[in-house]
Amino acid sequence: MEQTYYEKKEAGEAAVDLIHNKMVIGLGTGSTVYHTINKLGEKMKDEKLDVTCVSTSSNTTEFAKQLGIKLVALNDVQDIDLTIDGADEIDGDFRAIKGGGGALLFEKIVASSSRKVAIIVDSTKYVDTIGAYPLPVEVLPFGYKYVFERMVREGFQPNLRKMGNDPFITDSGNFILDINVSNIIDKVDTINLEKYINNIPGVIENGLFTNIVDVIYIGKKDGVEVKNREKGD
Ligand SMILES: O=C(CO)[C@H](O)[C@H](O)COP(=O)(O)O
Repeated sequence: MEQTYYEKKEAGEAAVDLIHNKMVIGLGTGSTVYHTINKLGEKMKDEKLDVTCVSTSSNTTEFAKQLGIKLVALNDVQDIDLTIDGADEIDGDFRAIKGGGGALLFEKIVASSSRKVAIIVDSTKYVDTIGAYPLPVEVLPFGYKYVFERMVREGFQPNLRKMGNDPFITDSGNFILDINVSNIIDKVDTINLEKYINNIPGVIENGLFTNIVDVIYIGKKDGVEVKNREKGD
């Protein structure tokens, strides 16, 4: 089994231990959460576990439905007990870059609605400082060129994400600009950067998750390391 696959599987499955009967669970998106969803499906059958889930993407919805997992719309729950999701990068300050799979908008809304957020990653994604991975920014197709040009002027070196020859379209019908924040991430307050980008007219959301993550599960070759955020951080 390839090392990264193995680490994703270990981390994704380990986080299922956080799920208990009657909980409302936010299900993230991607190849790591795939293992969480799969394991949850098994646990629901084996332990007659009764949980309700909120999905963050059409892909997750499709997979969860195949396993018979009960899904409801976010608007139909009071709040979410726990969300489990992957990330493209995360660091020791519990700052993450998400959206490599294009689901960052729903992921951030669901994570923000959750009492607890667990991020599951393989060991390559746990880094000293986030920023090497391009930051996904979801933009409205209307006037996206304005945002693009502004990003160019401000040195963010944007790339319009493509699917073949066409722009990649998110589940909300928007485009994604992948921008470079590697030069500035150490020089700015990332909470302010997250807000600054979202304040540009036409930007819907960006993949910086600066103040949301509570616990990180890191899959490693010799097991899973769990890092809990200190209260008050
Ligand atoms: O943010 C995401 C999707 O929008 C994913 O969580 C992120 O891209 C990690 O994906 P994977 O688990 O497949 O490596």
